[in-house]
Amino acid sequence: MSVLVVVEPDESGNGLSVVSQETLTFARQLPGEGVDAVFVGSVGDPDEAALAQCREHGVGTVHVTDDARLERYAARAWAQVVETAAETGGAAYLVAGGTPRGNEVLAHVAAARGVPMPCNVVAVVQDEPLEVERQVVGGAVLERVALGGGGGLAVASVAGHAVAPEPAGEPGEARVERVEAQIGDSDLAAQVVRVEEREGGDTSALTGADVVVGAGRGVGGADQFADVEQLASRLGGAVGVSRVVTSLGWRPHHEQVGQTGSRISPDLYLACGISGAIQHWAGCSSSRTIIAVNTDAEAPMVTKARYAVIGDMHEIIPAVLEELG
Ligand SMILES: Cc1cc2nc3c(=O)[nH]c(=O)nc-3n(C[C@H](O)[C@H](O)[C@H](O)COP(=O)(O)OP(=O)(O)OC[C@H]3O[C@@H](n4cnc5c(N)ncnc54)[C@H](O)[C@@H]3O)c2cc1C
Repeated sequence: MSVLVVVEPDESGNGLSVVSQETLTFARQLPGEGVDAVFVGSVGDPDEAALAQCREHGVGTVHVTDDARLERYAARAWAQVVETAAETGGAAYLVAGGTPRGNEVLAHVAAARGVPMPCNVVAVVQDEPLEVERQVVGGAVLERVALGGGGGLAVASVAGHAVAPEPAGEPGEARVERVEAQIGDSDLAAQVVRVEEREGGDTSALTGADVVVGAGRGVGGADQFADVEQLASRLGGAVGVSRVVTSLGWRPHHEQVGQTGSRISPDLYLACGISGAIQHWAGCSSSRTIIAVNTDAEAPMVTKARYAVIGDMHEIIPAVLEELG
């Protein structure tokens, strides 16, 4: 019995998405005789970069579809492909990245099989019986749940940035196998019909940054970001902001961190003048180290951060810049 992972191509069209690589890394912690993948979001053979990544991640079989109708997103039809791959490959576990699409496709499979589906899993905490930890309440609470054990297929999605992608100790063969799924018209009733370019900026600089300098209402105004930008640039990082800052029109939405913004997981998050509301925390809690800069020693961001500096950010940031030279 294997672990089947739903993988998607990267937006660039080359290789697997980062979330897919994270999910493959997570999947290797689950019990089973190896990891297989089912490739959705692309029709026909995966590109060479994607296959190389599958091999690196120890994937035995890569299930693909040749059905051209599945090029565009259709949750139920994609779920049919995933379910058929799970059946033919004899999967005991089925996991996907906890993206909107990953969760929707898995929910269709779980509903069809009549099994529960924990979302946003972050870690395996116990092997026998298998228990996993998952994020709830926007990441503010961790909940421990049993996974599998009922004899059927166990289904779960993995929270983004919960696991850093790492190659397997032993590479896999990544043999390509065709999935013959029965797709009816009703499976294609809800399908993406048109894709438009995003307006108003790119979030990749923020989500991929190793260092993020965050700024909240405490920055004081739209014209007060010079020191924040200077520090971000000096540290080779990006600027991230709270929702108050975007709502006030001080900065564009693509810089927002949080539940309704981007999720970040940099090595360092320097959160300046940000109170650390639960919705903001949902987007930054997986940062490796958080340093809060705040005038209020009781602010949630200060009490949750690994380190905190209590004071005016417009005095502290220039002092840090001076120290860095
Ligand atoms: C459905 C929903 C979704 C949401 N999604 C998001 C989201 O995605 N992201 C998000 O950020 N928020 C989100 N929010 C809003 C969230 O609840 C908070 O209102 C918001 O995060 C607060 O922003 P802030 O920390 O910048 O402002 P405030 O809460 O006003 O905090 C400002 C902080 O700056 C400090 N400060 C003031 N002056 C200085 C100074 N000179 N130097 C240093 N510190 C100073 C203060 O002590 C305070 O801690 C959401 C809310 C809802 C209801």
